[in-house]
Amino acid sequence: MEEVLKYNLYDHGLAVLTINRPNKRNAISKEVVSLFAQYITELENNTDIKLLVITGEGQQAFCAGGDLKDFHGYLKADEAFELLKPMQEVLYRIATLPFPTLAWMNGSARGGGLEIASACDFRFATENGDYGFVQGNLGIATGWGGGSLLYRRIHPQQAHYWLIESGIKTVKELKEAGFIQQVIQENIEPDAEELTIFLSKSVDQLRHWKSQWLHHHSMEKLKNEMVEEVAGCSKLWESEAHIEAVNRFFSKK
Ligand SMILES: CC[C@@H](C(=O)O)C(=O)SCCNC(=O)CCNC(=O)[C@H](O)C(C)(C)COP(=O)(O)OP(=O)(O)OC[C@H]1O[C@@H](n2cnc3c(N)ncnc32)[C@H](O)[C@@H]1OP(=O)(O)O
Repeated sequence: MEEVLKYNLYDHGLAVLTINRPNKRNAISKEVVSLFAQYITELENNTDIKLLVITGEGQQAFCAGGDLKDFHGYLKADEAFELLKPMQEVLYRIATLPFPTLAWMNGSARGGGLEIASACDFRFATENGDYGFVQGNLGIATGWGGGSLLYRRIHPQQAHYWLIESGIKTVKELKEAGFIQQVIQENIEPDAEELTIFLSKSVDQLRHWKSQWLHHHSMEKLKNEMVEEVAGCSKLWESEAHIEAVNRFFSKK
C-alpha cells in the first residue's frame, strides 16, 4: 500500500513530498504529520538538495487542511494544543529549511492546506482551484502557526483581513495579493523541466538566497509567534461554534 505522504528524490537536487490521500482531498491525518516530521529530518541532513516541492495527489485538491475526523473530538484546550503542536513544528521546520521550498498547489486548498503553502518560500497554483483560510467559519483560527507565516508572505494588512474574512479566493486574487508567484496549468507535474528557474542555480547559490530570506524574516521571533498561535487556536477548539461547524461538515451529505 502506498504511503499517505510520498517522498521522492530526483536528479538536479529536486525533492518532492506528495500528500497522498486524494479521496479525502489530501486532508492531513496524524499519520501524514508523523511522516512529514520523518522526511524533513532526512531533508535537513541532505546537503545536495536544491529545492523541496510540496504537492498533493490528484487534481481535485492540494490539501483540505487538517483531517477533521482524525483531529477532532471533544478536546479541552490543553489536549487540542498537544494535537496541533506537532504540525506547527513541521511547518516551522519547513519554513526554516536551508534551501528554497515551493508549494505546488495542484488544486483547491482550505485551512491548514494554506498554512502548509504559507510555510513554503514560494507558491504556484492551478487556475481551476479555489483557496481559503476558512478556519474562522469553523469557530477556530489557524492552528498550525500559518497565520504568523501569512503575515510574512503578503502585506500584513491583507493577511489580517484574509484571516478574519475567512473567504474563498480565486487564483487571480492570490496572484494580486502576491501570495502566489505563478499560475500553473492542470495536469502539469512539478518536474525538473518546470522548475529550471530554481534547478539551473547551484546548491550554494540557492542556500545563500535562503539564508538571506530567513535573516530578513527573523525566524526566532516567528517560532514564538507560531507557538502562541497554536495556544490561541487550542482555546477556541473547545467552543460550541467549532464542534457544531465540524458536525455540520460531516452531516451535509
Ligand atoms: C485542524 C487544523 C485546522 C487548521 O489549523 O487550519 C484546519 O485545517 S481545519 C480544516 C479546514 N478545512 C476545511 O474545512 C475543508 C473541508 N473540506 C471541504 O471544504 C471540501 O472537502 C473541499 C476541500 C472544498 C473539496 O470539496 P469536494 O471536492 O466537493 O469534496 P468533498 O467535500 O465531497 O470531500 C471528499 C471527501 O473528503 C473528505 N474531506 C474533505 N476535507 C476533509 C477534511 N478537512 N477532513 C476530513 N475529511 C475531509 C470528505 O469528508 C469526503 O469524504 P467521504 O465522504 O468519505 O467521501
